[in-house]
Amino acid sequence: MESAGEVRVLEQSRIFPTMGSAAAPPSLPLTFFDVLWSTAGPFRRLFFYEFPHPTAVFADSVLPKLKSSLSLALARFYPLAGNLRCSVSHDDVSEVGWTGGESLSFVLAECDSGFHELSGDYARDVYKLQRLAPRPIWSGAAKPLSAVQVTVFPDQGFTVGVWVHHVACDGSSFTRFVKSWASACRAGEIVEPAAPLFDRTAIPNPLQLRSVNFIPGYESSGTREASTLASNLVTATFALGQDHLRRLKCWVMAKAGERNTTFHCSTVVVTYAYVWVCLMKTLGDAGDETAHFTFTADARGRLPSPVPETYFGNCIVPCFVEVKVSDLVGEDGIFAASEAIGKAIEDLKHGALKGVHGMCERWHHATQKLPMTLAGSPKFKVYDTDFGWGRPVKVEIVMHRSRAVWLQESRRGVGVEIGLSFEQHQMDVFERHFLSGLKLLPE
Ligand SMILES: CC(C)(COP(=O)(O)OP(=O)(O)OC[C@H]1O[C@@H](n2cnc3c(N)ncnc32)[C@H](O)[C@@H]1OP(=O)(O)O)[C@@H](O)C(=O)NCCC(=O)NCCSC(=O)CC(=O)O
Repeated sequence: MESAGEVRVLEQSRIFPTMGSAAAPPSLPLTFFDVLWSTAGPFRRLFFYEFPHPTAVFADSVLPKLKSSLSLALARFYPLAGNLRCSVSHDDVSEVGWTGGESLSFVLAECDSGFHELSGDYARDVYKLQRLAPRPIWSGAAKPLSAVQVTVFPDQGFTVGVWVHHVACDGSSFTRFVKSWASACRAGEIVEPAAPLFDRTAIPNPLQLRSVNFIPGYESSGTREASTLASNLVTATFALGQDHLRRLKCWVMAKAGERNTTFHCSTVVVTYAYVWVCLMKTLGDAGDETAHFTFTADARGRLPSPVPETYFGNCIVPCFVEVKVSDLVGEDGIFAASEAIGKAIEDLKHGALKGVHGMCERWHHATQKLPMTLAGSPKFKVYDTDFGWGRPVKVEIVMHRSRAVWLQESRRGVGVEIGLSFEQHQMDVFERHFLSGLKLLPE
């Protein structure tokens, strides 16, 4: 297979929201959740589409539609065309918004070879994927909230790379934005999903967080990735199919029965558990240590006054799981991990803000312990993102750190896809554990 070539920038432009003569909508003050997630930095997804035509055909037939539909989508998701700033009247309040003159950076690039290599599942250099995503830099007052890079692979395909800073929104809002853009490109107008809701009145602020100015690390979060183009990591995608998931769930539920314990054993629970066990076996940490895992839960339906799925912004909470390494790597490790994760999810029944007062400290503590972290969700249905040239052949979250795992639905039917990054020699070990563990699952 041809290896990936150089990426050349062909054009840099700015996309303005299609607002007509309407006045700029008001800026949005940051909520408790936005401030909380501001240090998480940007996240970037790459959507790969097959398109077996030359760049000139792409530039004539695809590019104008991609740009005009992005402009329509930005009119709906207007904060993403703007910047993060401190309020002029209250310097203890940060806002995201669009002032009327701001626009989104849109880069068109070209890469002669490597579409099939880069959209594969096996280990690929992280830096080769990073070159397909934009890398805007926060500097002074300019703190853009999103950016787009489209890269054409002549006669092979193209990628749509979207960068969004976490201070603006979470993965659920992000995927709704990209799907609105895709539907406008496909149909000429936004046909799905429903319009975003910006009303922040139902979002509580239990810790009275209003400004990023008090959050250590937020300023560097906008530039962190630009300066860390990973050089030695590879990223690979693994799949759990319907039958693997069924066998995992049966095995875990049988163990739960033996031990007289109950928890909901969902696809997510067994997937997180299985990957965590393989990751811990790969790292080979000491058995008497505690392993940490942090995942996120959507808080929209779990607040005292639930907010609709269409709410735009951050509305997610971190959930913390701890299990002894010796239990994870032991014979019943998948059960031990599933039980701890399942119980953490059950705890959410008491509301997403239970334990909120210790949340920041706990998060800080877990971060020091190098937890496995989890991004994405099978619920986002990223493979339904069709700009008019078919479903993506691959969707990827670009991760530049090991122990950072992403999860999404399978593009091949029922099941899930998992992505993670490691140095090549560790990836080989992880792959061995992942594949051999599946063979050992009882029928
Ligand atoms: C806390 C959870 C992870 C727990 O997930 P679970 O699947 O165990 O539990 P659940 O109650 O949500 O679902 C229980 C069962 O119902 C099914 N189910 C529930 N809602 C569904 C829906 N809308 N569509 C299809 N299936 C659904 C689940 O698949 C599962 O069945 P089955 O057993 O068949 O599976 C989840 O509820 C959640 O909040 N997910 C969203 C996390 C999130 O937003 N992550 C992104 C963070 S931002 C980020 O990371 C950046 C980025 O993404 O780019």
